[in-house]
Amino acid sequence: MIAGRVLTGRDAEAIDRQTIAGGVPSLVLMERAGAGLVRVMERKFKPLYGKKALIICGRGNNGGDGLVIARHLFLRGVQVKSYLIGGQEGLKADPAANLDRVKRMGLSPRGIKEDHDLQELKEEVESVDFLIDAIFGIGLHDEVRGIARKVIETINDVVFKKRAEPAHGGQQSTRQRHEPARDVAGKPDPRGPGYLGAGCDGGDSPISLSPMGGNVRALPGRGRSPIFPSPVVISVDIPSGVDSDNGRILGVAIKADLTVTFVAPKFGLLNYPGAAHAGQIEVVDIGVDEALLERESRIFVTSASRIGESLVRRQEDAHKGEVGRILVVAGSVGMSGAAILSAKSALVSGAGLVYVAVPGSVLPIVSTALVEMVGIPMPENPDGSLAYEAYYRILDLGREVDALLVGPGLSQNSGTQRLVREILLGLEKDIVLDADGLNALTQSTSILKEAPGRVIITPHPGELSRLIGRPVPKEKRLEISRETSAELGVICVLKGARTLITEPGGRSFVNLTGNSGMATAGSGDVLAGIIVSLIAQHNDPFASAVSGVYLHGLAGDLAAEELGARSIIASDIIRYLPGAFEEAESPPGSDTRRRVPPSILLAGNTMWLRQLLARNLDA
Ligand SMILES: NC(=O)C1=CN([C@@H]2O[C@H](COP(=O)(O)OP(=O)(O)OC[C@H]3O[C@@H](n4cnc5c(N)ncnc54)[C@H](O)[C@@H]3O)[C@@H](O)[C@H]2O)[C@@H](O)CC1
Ligand SMILES: [K+]
Repeated sequence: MIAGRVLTGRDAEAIDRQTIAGGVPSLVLMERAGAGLVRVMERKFKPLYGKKALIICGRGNNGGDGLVIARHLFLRGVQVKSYLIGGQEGLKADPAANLDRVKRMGLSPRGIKEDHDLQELKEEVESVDFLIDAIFGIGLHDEVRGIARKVIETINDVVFKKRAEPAHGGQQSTRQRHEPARDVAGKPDPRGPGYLGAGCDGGDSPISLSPMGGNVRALPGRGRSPIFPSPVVISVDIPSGVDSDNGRILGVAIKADLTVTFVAPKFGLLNYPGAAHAGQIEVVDIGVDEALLERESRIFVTSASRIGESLVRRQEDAHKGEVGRILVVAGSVGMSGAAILSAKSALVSGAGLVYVAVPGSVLPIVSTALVEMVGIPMPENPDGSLAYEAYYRILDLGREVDALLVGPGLSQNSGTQRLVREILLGLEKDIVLDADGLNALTQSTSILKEAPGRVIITPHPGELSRLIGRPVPKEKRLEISRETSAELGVICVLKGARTLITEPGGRSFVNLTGNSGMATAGSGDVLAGIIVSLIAQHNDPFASAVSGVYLHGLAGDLAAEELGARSIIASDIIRYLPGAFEEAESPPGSDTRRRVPPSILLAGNTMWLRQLLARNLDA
């Protein structure tokens, strides 16, 4: 399975270095980057002529990109002003070369060195249409220091206040006060003044806004172009202050409406909290070799078309025993719902037969709620949890099925935990281990290494932290998932906003579907049910985990569209699963595939990256 690639900042640096070593001058890459960003602006906000742009440049190559942008915008009739943090002296070679070129065009940037320079900046920010953030790119990994920090704070503050003013856009630029934004045909925008990009975005349509869409607003209805409030804050490569490796906020970071990133999206743009600063993301190809990208990157984004392709079609003459048999080991008194939700989502995801092994006293509840499953009553402990004595029954049943799900609602009874460990050691099967299944291993993760079958763990950060005995902060999720997966030899599905799916020693996928409404009780049980169901039908646990996470998020997105994110409950996710499958399985461009979850788009020519990502992101 290949799909759109994602880079850490360090991967991107390595690619830049090798591209330059391979004979492409760094100045050429800088030129392509800056020119590419302006092409994106032209497509989204045309006509650019007569608009006002303010470009804030840092002292590294990101600032050099900003100077290239100044030149290209000027040539398109934009009124350009630029600032250079720290002044014009002592720049590195490439930004210095571009400084010379803008100066020859009469566009010399002003220096920002002291606090008193900030007042002028403030006034400028208030009156422009575009604010281009070229302060820091992928070269920043430490807390932002000095005047740069104050510049970022000033920009965020002025933009925030301006937008908080009445009639959105509040105090508009002179042009806007007299002239409403116009669409591509030159017609006044029906949304009135104060918005940019409205209706200008035909090439990108349909776009849906991902939750990372910061300040960008969408019109009601699916597939409409987003509209951008004024000034549009556009970040070059990554919002300054976000660590491109991991999405950490380095003290302070620009809040962008649009990030135009080069080569491939940086992981820091997709991972929270950085993701909340990115706005809409566009990728510009600057002509690096595809082989290089393949060599340097092991991170991908989930995408509808790949998911659709990887789902097995059912044969016309399928028999229920042939389309996936599953054993769910779940539930305890008071937690029967976990067993019901996971078994139901496994059935709705296409498994032919679902056996549910639950403590005997729980069975009546489970079988009343879900008549389609085959309930198996098991011996139980006095507290109503599954007793160790269930071991041989479960082993016998386990040998008959294609895959198992062990964990939802099992409780933390020590006998049940022993049962879980013995199941893992006793069956050479694909086993999805969730919730209390994971809690059973906190003192004995080595069992995962010894287990003869393939194990897929689906922890949320708290469960993973308990399992491995150390905290899992957001900025370390990728690193820790990779380590856990490699050390324990398991597929790790680390849940949360932008769930990560990692295979031992190999690829990681970042999932872009889903919304905050899915942080609701039982949502994880539903996910575990989908994944085990796909595994039973597929025999490819990694592809199943990736697809399962995508479909779960998509079902949640479909539910949120109709119910609102706040009101989603776990059973709604199951109700919207058929729609998610339908959308993933329908060919790109067909009516059923109306929704494009990630707002990552591509600019540039018909290059490999456009094809690759556009295909995979269906954008
Ligand atoms: N290397 C290349 O070949 C290319 C680089 N490009 C651009 O260059 C960017 C990377 O450039 P650089 O590696 O020069 O790095 P950046 O421009 O991202 O930032 C480095 C600069 O920031 C300052 N700085 C670093 N840490 C700081 C801190 N904690 N507080 C305050 N100031 C700090 C330093 O002055 C340093 O020169 C990319 O994001 C991209 O925009 C593009 O032009 C495409 C080609
Ligand atoms: K930037």
